[in-house]
Amino acid sequence: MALSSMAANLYPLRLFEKVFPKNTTRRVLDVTLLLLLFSLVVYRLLSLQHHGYPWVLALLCESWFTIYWVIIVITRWTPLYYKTFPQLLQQRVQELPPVDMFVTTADPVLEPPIVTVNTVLSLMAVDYPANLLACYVSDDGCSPLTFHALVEASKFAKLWIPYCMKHNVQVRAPFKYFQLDESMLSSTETDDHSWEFQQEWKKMKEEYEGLSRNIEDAAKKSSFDLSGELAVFSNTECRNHPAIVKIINENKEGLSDGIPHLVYISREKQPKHPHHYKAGAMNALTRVSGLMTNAPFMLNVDCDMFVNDPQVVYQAMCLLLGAKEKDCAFVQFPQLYHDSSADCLVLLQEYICKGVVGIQGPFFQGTGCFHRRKVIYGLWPDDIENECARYFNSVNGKVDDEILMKEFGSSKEFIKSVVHALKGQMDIPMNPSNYLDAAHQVAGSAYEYGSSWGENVGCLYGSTAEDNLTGITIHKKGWRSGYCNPEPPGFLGCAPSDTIAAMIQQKRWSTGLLEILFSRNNPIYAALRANLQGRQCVAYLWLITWGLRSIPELSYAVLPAYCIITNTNFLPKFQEPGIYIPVAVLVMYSLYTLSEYIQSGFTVRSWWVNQSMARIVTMSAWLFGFLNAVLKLLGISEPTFEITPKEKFTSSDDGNNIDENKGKFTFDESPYFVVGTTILLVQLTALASGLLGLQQPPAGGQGSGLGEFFTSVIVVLCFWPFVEGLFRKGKYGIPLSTICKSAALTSLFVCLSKKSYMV
Ligand SMILES: O=c1ccn([C@@H]2O[C@H](COP(=O)(O)OP(=O)(O)O[C@H]3O[C@H](CO)[C@@H](O)[C@H](O)[C@H]3O)[C@@H](O)[C@H]2O)c(=O)[nH]1
Ligand SMILES: [Mn+2]
Repeated sequence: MALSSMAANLYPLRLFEKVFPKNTTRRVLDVTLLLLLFSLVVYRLLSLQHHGYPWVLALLCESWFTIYWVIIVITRWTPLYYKTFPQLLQQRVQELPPVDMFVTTADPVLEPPIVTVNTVLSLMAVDYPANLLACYVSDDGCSPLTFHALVEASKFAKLWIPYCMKHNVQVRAPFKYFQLDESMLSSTETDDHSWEFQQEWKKMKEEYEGLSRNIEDAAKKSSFDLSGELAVFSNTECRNHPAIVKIINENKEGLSDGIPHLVYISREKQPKHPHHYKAGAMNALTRVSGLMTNAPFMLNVDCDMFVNDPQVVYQAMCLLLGAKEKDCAFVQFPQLYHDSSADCLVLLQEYICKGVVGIQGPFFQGTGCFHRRKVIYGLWPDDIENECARYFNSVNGKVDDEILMKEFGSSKEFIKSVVHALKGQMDIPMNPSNYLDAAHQVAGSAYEYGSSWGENVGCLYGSTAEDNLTGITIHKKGWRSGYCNPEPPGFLGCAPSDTIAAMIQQKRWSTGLLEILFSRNNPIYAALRANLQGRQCVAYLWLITWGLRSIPELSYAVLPAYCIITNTNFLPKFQEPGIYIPVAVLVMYSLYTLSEYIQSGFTVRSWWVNQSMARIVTMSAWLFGFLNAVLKLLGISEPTFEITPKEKFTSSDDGNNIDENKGKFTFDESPYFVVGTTILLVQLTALASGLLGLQQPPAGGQGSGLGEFFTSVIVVLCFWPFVEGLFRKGKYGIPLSTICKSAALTSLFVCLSKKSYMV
């Protein structure tokens, strides 16, 4: 049956419900804060002639903050979430569609194979007919270790999946499941307290420990015996090797209670061909899966993001099948973390995401997302209505091979699968092994030349935030997207293991986002020339200008220090009524954000930690993201995708045993920490000179006062982890070289400030 007609039949059923939460208080608060910000700007403008440069700089920064707040208010004006009814789906849909599941991994050291293995196992064990599932793993590291780990995992899966089904296990990533202790398990996971269950549980646990040990031992070996199955890995380098496609498990009989297909892919790489990082890997996965199973829906997750709710596929299907195709190009699940040290991201999801969901739909976040294959193949909503006419010969209605090859590359078999996908025909998943030759061809490093891959088809190239770039081009065509945030969360990932990793990630994001701003896919252009909605454009602007925010925040943070050093002021005096405006903004903003944290069940401490972390990240990591994007713009250097290191977990990891160093700031010699340390030293120097009375008498107007002191102290408090870093040792301390560089920069700043003041 054609999928589109199936969806049409389903449409009247209530597989989901839209809920618009009541929002009046928030709107009132949002607007009040906005009015305060406006009055601050107006006050500055009116009193401009009585003040010096600091006043002008403050005006510029505050204007930026005001514009930014306007963007936030517009973005979250009409929040929305979806309620899904997966139980209905199971009852009412006779013919469920197949789903291809993708996992990307790229480096067996930064991304330990046991992490990938857990993700793969949790995917293969979801509650969904196994004959409709296929799991494809892309390994950009071309690592025999990863392959070996997957082969072992697939053996384990033959025990694990039946066990999960039998006992209705809730979390099917074994490492997480075995973190719960046995006594808790028998009461929470199943009502079955029986001796038999406990025996099975013990046996499973031993099996899993065996698997982890096996993988760990293999990782320790200095060289692999590259014979037999592993022979294809001999003479390969991770940047230079032919395509490797191996079918690790094949559900040949098509059993619905069997073990899903598991396919390993390491696409060809050659130094002379750009490989486009994750986007390139996703496109290779899309093509290979198109040949082998050609499911109309594709789920993709990062290697560290496991399935936390076995019902995820049903959850997503409620939106994918229950909504009109046009209204649901993809379904995004929130990106949440199981070791939730990254609270701020949760809130970000909460307030900005819900807002965007109510406009044109959530951003594509790169992981935890179900895509419609057709949409990834570059279709417009109109194409659905006119049955993809542009791909077919207008005279005889036959497939126009030439057009298709120009778009999708030259593999005949692949083109055949594309035609099926475009027509919405559901192929019954076949035997992947029949397509091995063609799969090697489409996983070749030169396959995409002369086609539209990366430009109009697949994940788009040209940004290290390929997910958002791809998402924009989908929304730009007029598609909407759906958001699914059930309880318990569908997926959980791991947050960057320490602040060094977090900085790398934040830098990459801010670079990638600015790359979009500076490209022909920027949202303003998309709103003017195509079908991106106005408010969605505003929401995208909020996102992609992260890197730009570093400049005003940095300027604003050094203002108090500058004013103290030069004995000038950027804030009104305490006896002037004007002081009430900035004080009100500060108090209201703090209380407002604090209340959001408390309402979401977080502590005051986590509010403070995240406020401070947000300031640090904006002024350091995002600054370098901005510089990277500028270097690209000037054609000096091309940004690269630096992989976030993932923490290795073992089954003995105990959820309750929190490492006392966890959450402590870590430092290394990277330049981000020079910026942070310099900001701190500048404030400390200013405060000291003020307290010791080393300031010059004010020239003419007013000198610095309580306002400047107070704000300088706030900056110090925000950079408190750096204060601690000055006194700590090892990776928790700021390296001496960093301190020296910062001290030099601080002296420079002080000299320049004094000089500028003399002029
Ligand atoms: O050349 C590469 C580089 C990365 N990856 C994979 O990409 C994923 C994401 O990489 P990671 O280092 O974990 O980046 P994160 O910052 O955690 O990822 C977020 O941000 C990325 C964009 O910057 C998105 O692609 C991700 O989906 C999103 O989770 C991982 O599975 C990697 O294995 C590749 O397959 N090939
Ligand atoms: Mn990640």
